[in-house]
Amino acid sequence: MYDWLNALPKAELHLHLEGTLEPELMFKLAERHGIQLPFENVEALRKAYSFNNLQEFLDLYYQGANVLRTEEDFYDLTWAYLLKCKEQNVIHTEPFFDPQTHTDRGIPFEVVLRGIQQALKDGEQKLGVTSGLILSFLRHLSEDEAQKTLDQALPFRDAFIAVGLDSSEMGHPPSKFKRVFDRARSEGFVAVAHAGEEGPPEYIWEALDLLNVVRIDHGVRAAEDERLLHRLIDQQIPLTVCPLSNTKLCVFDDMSQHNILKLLERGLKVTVNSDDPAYFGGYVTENFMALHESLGMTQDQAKRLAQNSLDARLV
Ligand SMILES: Nc1ncnc2[nH]cnc12
Ligand SMILES: [Zn+2]
Repeated sequence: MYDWLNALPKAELHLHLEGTLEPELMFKLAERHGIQLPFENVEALRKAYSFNNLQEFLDLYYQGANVLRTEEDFYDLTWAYLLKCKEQNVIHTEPFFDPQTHTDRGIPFEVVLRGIQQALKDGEQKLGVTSGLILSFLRHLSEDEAQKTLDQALPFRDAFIAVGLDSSEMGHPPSKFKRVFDRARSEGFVAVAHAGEEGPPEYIWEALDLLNVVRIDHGVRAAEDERLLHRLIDQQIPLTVCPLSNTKLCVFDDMSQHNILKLLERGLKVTVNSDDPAYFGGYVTENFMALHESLGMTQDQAKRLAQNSLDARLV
């Protein structure tokens, strides 16, 4: 089944480039820049990847991103991910990056962007993997800081297909960013947002009604609100679901509890994605495989999930 799932043509629509930083590359970049990591070796770092919630993961993820300093680093990070896409027949990807994670450390916006953009361009030309980059705002920071990030992005408008919203969900509802999303949309950006990962269904309503998003990232807590489910089904709003992420961050206690196949069978446009594969134990094929092993996902269901990902592309 693994080889069959791996060969299935698919798109990845929920992937944080910073979350593809494998421990081996983290150590290599640390050495490149003379940075001392607070872990003895790759094994010790991997052992630390045990989380009780989203925030525990984010603390380690932001710490890890500290080794990303130069255009070459961002190129190497992105290229390694694109090689995985090629290996797993991900023919199209729409990755996020978090500019504020880097600009707040003094790394210029254009250094980050140039490295990523060059790798994405090479990915299309040399690997045949097409892509569209999504600029994501950090929701634990202020609206004002998101506005400044949008200002920095505008001179590079054509580099992006959309804006997104990620980081600590609880206490940072989509409504906090209504004005910056209004401005982004007036500049021609499409919008997506993380909602209903740890946060309540109300955050999904806000993402739809206040931010006017065209896709919901995660969205699994929509299952708690029947009226919301009808809305998502009627409008065929795609949900970019991340099964391994949801179990690693204890959104579900166990993969056998995951609701993705129930949502699929109810008619929601759900897709399978890896979120932060270096931290959660697998890329897209491993996510599909976990659904097969723990939920008995059939080949027919896998085909429909993969087709949903191709249909839900923004470009
Ligand atoms: N799963 C996730 N939820 C929110 N923000 C993130 N940033 C990286 N991964 C994330
Ligand atoms: Zn995410």
